[in-house]
Amino acid sequence: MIRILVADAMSEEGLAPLLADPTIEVVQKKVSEVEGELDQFDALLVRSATKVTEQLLQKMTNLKIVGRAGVGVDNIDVDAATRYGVVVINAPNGNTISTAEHTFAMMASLVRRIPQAHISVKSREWNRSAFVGVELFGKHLGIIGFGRIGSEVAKRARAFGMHVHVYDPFLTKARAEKIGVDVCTLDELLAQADIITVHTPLTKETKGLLGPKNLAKTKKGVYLINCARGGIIDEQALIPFLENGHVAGVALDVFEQEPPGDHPLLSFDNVVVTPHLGASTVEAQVNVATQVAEEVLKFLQGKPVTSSINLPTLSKDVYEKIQAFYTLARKMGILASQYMSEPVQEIAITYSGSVADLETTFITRSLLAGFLKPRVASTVNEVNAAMIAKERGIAFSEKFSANGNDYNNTITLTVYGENKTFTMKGTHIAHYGDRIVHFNGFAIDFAPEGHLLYIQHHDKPGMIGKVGNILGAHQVNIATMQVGRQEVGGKAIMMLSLDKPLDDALVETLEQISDIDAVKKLEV
Ligand SMILES: NC(=O)c1ccc[n+]([C@@H]2O[C@H](COP(=O)([O-])OP(=O)(O)OC[C@H]3O[C@@H](n4cnc5c(N)ncnc54)[C@H](O)[C@@H]3O)[C@@H](O)[C@H]2O)c1
Ligand SMILES: O=C(O)[C@H](O)COP(=O)(O)O
Repeated sequence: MIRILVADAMSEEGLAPLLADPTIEVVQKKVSEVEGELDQFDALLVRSATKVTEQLLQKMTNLKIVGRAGVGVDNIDVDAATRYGVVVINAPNGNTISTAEHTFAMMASLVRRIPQAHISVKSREWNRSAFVGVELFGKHLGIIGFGRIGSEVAKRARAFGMHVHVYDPFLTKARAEKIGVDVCTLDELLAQADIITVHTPLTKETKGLLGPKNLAKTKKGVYLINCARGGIIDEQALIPFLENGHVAGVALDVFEQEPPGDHPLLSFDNVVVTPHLGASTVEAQVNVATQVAEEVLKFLQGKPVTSSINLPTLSKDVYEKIQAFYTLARKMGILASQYMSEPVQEIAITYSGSVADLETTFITRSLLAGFLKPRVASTVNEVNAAMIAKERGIAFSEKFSANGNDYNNTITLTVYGENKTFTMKGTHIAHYGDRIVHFNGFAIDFAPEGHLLYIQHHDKPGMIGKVGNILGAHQVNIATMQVGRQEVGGKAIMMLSLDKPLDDALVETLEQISDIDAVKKLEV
């Protein structure tokens, strides 16, 4: 039974695909309520409230995926999740419109002083002259961060007859022209805007972006809005600008600390606040919960996910094309790791023929994961394989060749160890399966599956019989046997597929046979 912990409040309608699956148990509780059983969950679904820290990940030893029903993953230690091999996904589009609309609601509230007027009327006052606002029409709106939400805000601002100025260092000219906005520098935006709204993620670069220096560059009487992340506008820095009237008003949906407690900003009449409500609409919550539930379900069924933060994302179409090579590469990694039972410095992979045209990042990661699995104690998978290889000082490289070396496709793997170099070549043949067609310098043809026994020997009559007799005497049945040699009477190999794993004692017996140079058990 798959167990999923839903640790923050989420739409039941959105979770329906998980709730309806009889193979899945969904537990809707806070982390603190299931402390004793944290090691039993396969997936964790959160919004922004639950902090997915390294300590929590350490306790959730069976965790495979964290799903964030929303955009921002700043409450998740993604680096730690990557190290532990846990996939992190989010739902990037589901709450875009709601947050853009909330930004507009905040903007209107700010310039028309709606919250203040509301409180006044509720207090049985009727003071019309105290709440004179300003129009949005004709005003200059500065948008910092022009991604999904920023661009939806721009569309709405144009409908209100505003002039839109955008600062986003990662925005391409072509996209800006297509949307028809004035792209400017940060200084230009600060100097021109009557209202500034921020829509960036919280990063090292954006933390305190609107701090004392940049606030001083804004127009006197500017309005500021933050519906993105607390800290992009420096809360402490705002105070003197509000006190001296340089900033006419601020609307905050997000705070550096949530909840903000008894924050000095809350005492200002012209500071309008909401408790992180940007995504809090029925529609957005159904959208994000549905997106994340569907993605988690796909992932748990072994299908590709499309919105991963720490995995390369694959379309269904690409996934179907690479799936066979992904499996072949995994098996090749496992075989090579067992054969090269020594420290390894470098892994070189060459994709030849049809596989060279595919998206190989996943295939390479699969091979690395197969190689590293027997060597590391922790979970290793496509998420963390490249990182673990680097940590262990194992370099890896990919090369591509149009020529499939007599096959439609081949993956050639060369492993450079401290004392020896090992090469293997595999191919995937449609309707036939995976084959290893070159192993350790010998042309051969075997399926990389099950209990394999590799024997290197001298090419002499009677060798196969000797091996067969010993195995037979110990009730070990040989399912298949492939042989390869470099030249008549020279070095040769046998690759046997057995019906059961071999005892180490029997391996030692086989090693004693004269003219046998090496015996290796290989398990795939
Ligand atoms: N209040 C809420 O409830 C709520 C809801 C959804 C999203 N959010 C937050 O809103 C923000 C925007 O979300 P989105 O979905 O539009 O993200 P997005 O990734 O689509 O857009 C972010 C934009 O910021 C730009 N950017 C990055 N660094 C920048 C910098 N230093 N200066 C200027 N621009 C920079 C990027 O190029 C990108 O275009 C995020 O912080 C997200 O967490 C808040
Ligand atoms: O990043 C987001 O998606 C928003 O901040 C929404 O957060 P929430 O899911 O906690 O409302």
